Amino acid sequence: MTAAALLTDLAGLPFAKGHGTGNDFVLVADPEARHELTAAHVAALCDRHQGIGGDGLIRAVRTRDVPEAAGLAAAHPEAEWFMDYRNSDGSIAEMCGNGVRVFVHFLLDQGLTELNDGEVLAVGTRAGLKRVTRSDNGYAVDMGTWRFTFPGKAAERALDSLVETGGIEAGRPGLSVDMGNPHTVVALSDAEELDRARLHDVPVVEPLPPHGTNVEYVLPAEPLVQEGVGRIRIRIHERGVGETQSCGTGACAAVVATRHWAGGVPAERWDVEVPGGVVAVKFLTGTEGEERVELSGPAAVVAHGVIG
Ligand SMILES: N[C@@H](CCC[C@H](N)C(=O)O)C(=O)O
Repeated sequence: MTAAALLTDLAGLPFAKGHGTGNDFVLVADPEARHELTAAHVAALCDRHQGIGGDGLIRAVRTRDVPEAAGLAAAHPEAEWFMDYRNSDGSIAEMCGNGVRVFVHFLLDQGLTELNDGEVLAVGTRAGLKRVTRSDNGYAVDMGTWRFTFPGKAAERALDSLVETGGIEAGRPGLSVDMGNPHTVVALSDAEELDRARLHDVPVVEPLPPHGTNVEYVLPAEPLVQEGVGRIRIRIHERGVGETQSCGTGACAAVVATRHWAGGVPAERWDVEVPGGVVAVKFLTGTEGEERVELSGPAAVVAHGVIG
């Protein structure tokens, strides 16, 4: 089926377009769970030349209507809405950090929920429950805990994979971090080298995490921490997408890896510069004493339309 035929199939479907620091999404409200979109439909909608264009598609559906989220719906009845996130190639990803903020902003835009200052909105995702609040820079999301993908190797050597990307001479060592979705982080020390990376090409990562990976190249600031704020700049290749202007889970993974390489860093907050803006990352302590990651940043809805 051609992109045109796929879009004709969806004629009459209302959508919005939004982004978080340039990570852009087609947004579809589906309160009655009537629009189960195929991978081909998602790819056609996200096509930047023949569709609406986006790094991914987010469908807002009630958690109780998502069969794979039955456990979450039972355990957390407060999570009325579920973020059904797909990459631009139609593949399903477990989690999208920028997407959660844009999702909440879209729910508010559509009048599907309310979120006053100081209140918490529970959102269902394939990586479990996420709690969202308003913050000075937009919205803050409790992203939960992180883990090393290859724990033994990471603890031993602080590096576990070899990553090859066009524009960067020779393979570079990387560290794989799971934020609910998979990431492999590579440190660079030269801004020109970071600018040269051809991140539309799929990087070759060996060993590859079991479900593929997103790759972040990180340039730490010098000094790394200034007045209690850690600073890094990153560029990203997203699994199922290509190079993006921002990646929220990628920003969290990049901070986790940078802090690990630096041997622990006393920063109250990390500012992560991405091509499309700045997001902030903090480490919090949960009720069981576990370390949790908070991601915050802006979210925008820029247009509304109807397919066809
Ligand atoms: N842009 C997102 C991540 C989206 C999913 C990713 N492409 C994957 O396949 O894991 C973010 O802001 O976290």
